[in-house]
Amino acid sequence: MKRLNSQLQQDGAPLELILLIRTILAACKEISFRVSQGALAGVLGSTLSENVQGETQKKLDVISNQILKDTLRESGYVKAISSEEEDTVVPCNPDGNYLVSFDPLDGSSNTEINSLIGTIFSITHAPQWMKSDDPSAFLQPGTQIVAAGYVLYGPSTMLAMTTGRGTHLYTLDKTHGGFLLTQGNVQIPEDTEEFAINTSNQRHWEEPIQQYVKDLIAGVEGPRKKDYNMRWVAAMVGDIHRVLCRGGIFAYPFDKRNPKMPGKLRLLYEANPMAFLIEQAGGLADTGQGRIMEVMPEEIHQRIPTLLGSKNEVLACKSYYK
Ligand SMILES: O=P(O)(O)OC[C@H]1O[C@](O)(COP(=O)(O)O)[C@@H](O)[C@@H]1O
Ligand SMILES: [Mg+2]
Ligand SMILES: [Mg+2]
Repeated sequence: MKRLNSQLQQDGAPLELILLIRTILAACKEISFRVSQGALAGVLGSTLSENVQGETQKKLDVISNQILKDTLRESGYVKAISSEEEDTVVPCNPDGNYLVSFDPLDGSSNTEINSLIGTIFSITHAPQWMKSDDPSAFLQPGTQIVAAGYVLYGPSTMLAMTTGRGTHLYTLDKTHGGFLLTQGNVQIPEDTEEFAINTSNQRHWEEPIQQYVKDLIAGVEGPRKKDYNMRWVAAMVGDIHRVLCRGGIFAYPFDKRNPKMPGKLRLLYEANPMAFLIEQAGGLADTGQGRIMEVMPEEIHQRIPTLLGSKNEVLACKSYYK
């Protein structure tokens, strides 16, 4: 089986980028080990603190963030990082050539139930003019991302990665510690009968998504003329992994409750890296109003509505917004 390095070289990734990706994955292997120890290591449950977004931090959120932060700061490749668990950007090496944004532990409410969780990351070039503590350099649209991926801590630890030459899936071989290519050039089926959305928020949605979901649930008797099934992992990494493996649509739409929070997911370290992976696998990633990867971020923790997945299903959903 092909090793990660060979695939990255074949995809034309420059050496320094390969070394940075390997650095991130070294941290993820450590997180994978910590996560797998669970209750044995006393790492489950919440801390007494909240992150800048007002969410209670789980112990594993803090541990995973610290592992990634320390590893990236020591690497020398990175000028600064932005993380879900950091209030603002964290300066690293002033001469580093890259910026990394990450969600150190996605779906962390799943930690206590031993269910799917993961790490999401994206990498862009660091502009020469940038001071290493300057958040404005992170405000680049997703089209500027040079590499993105997630590591899923499930029954197997898996990596989904793209450097813009297709999306590839790797599995961590724990017998020797390397990520091996287990599915190259993933292609998401264009059509699907599966959707993922948190319907408990339905009364807060806007009219177009209300109508779209109503029509899905109407099944063969409704305007879509087929029966749909529903899945919800409550961890974006789990839901997107399923979409990459067998198609589907994953939506976290605009929510009328709080106009300052247009959707739950964060653009820089959740929506954009997943959008890149989905597009590189032949799917679509949209807000309902346009392509996610073309949105110009206004702040590092910005939230955004998301519709991701099988091409024809995302187009069908989008048509309700017209
Ligand atoms: O089930 P809910 O509460 O609607 O939210 C689920 C969503 O929230 C998230 O867990 C947010 O991620 P974090 O755990 O990193 O905060 C997504 O992964 C997931 O899609
Ligand atoms: Mg998350
Ligand atoms: Mg998180």
